[in-house]
Amino acid sequence: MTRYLALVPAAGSGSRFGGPSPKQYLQLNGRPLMWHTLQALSQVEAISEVVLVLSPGDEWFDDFDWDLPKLRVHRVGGASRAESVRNGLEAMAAGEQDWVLVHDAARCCLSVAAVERLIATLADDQVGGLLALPVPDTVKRADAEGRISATVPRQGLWLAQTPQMFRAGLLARALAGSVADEVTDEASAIERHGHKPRLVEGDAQNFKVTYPRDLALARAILASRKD
Ligand SMILES: Nc1ccn([C@@H]2O[C@H](COP(=O)(O)OP(=O)(O)OP(=O)(O)O)[C@@H](O)[C@H]2O)c(=O)n1
Ligand SMILES: C[C@](O)(CO)[C@H](O)COP(=O)(O)O
Repeated sequence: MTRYLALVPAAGSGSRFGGPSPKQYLQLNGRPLMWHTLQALSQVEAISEVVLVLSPGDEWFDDFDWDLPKLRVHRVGGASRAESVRNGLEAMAAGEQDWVLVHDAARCCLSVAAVERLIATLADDQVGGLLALPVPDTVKRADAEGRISATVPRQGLWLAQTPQMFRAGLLARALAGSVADEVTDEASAIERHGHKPRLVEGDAQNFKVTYPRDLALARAILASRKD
């Protein structure tokens, strides 16, 4: 039977966020930030395992109570996100046809409904795809002096989110040939492998906590979802 497995790369250092510990361990509404991420994925009925990829030198994970029965932990993170995902895929020993949903630990406001929409839309897809948002604003290209060199037509432009959902076999082959710096998400590795991933409408609340200014919004969104 085809399985749905979540793979969460969490081996980043959060250099843009800064601070003494990586952003995924910041306290957010009483839990570490990435607990909310892992909890949302765990609540998706179709997902049988939530595989977390930590850095081999992670000093923080064991300080918290995670209490998530679907969680499996591998300390095999690499120097880039692509490497962490590649190592995680190897460690989780998924079957060729299993669906793998790769999701950033730092996207902690993921909703169960968005993941279910992704799974339902891609159920019969040959390639797989990702959550993404059509660009809502006017888009400018800047020159080296910070002046506008062009207004870029926004038609057809989307912002990539996660989860990004692909068959384990195809994803492993695509990542094996990828150059870490040029592959910032799984979809770009699949594109380089000659396929066209499907874009599935995501959710503005599913943003990536990248800078300290993002924290207040994440806090408010999570608080609004409490019973
Ligand atoms: N070597 C890396 C780099 C990133 N990630 C993970 O990939 C996700 C998306 O990356 P990003 O938000 O950019 O996180 P960081 O790399 O930690 O942040 P920064 O780029 O600011 O250093 C995060 O959950 C991060 O932990 C990872 O597993 N391994
Ligand atoms: C995968 C991703 O979240 C898609 O938007 C993103 O590319 C990863 O983070 P980074 O900021 O590009 O490192």
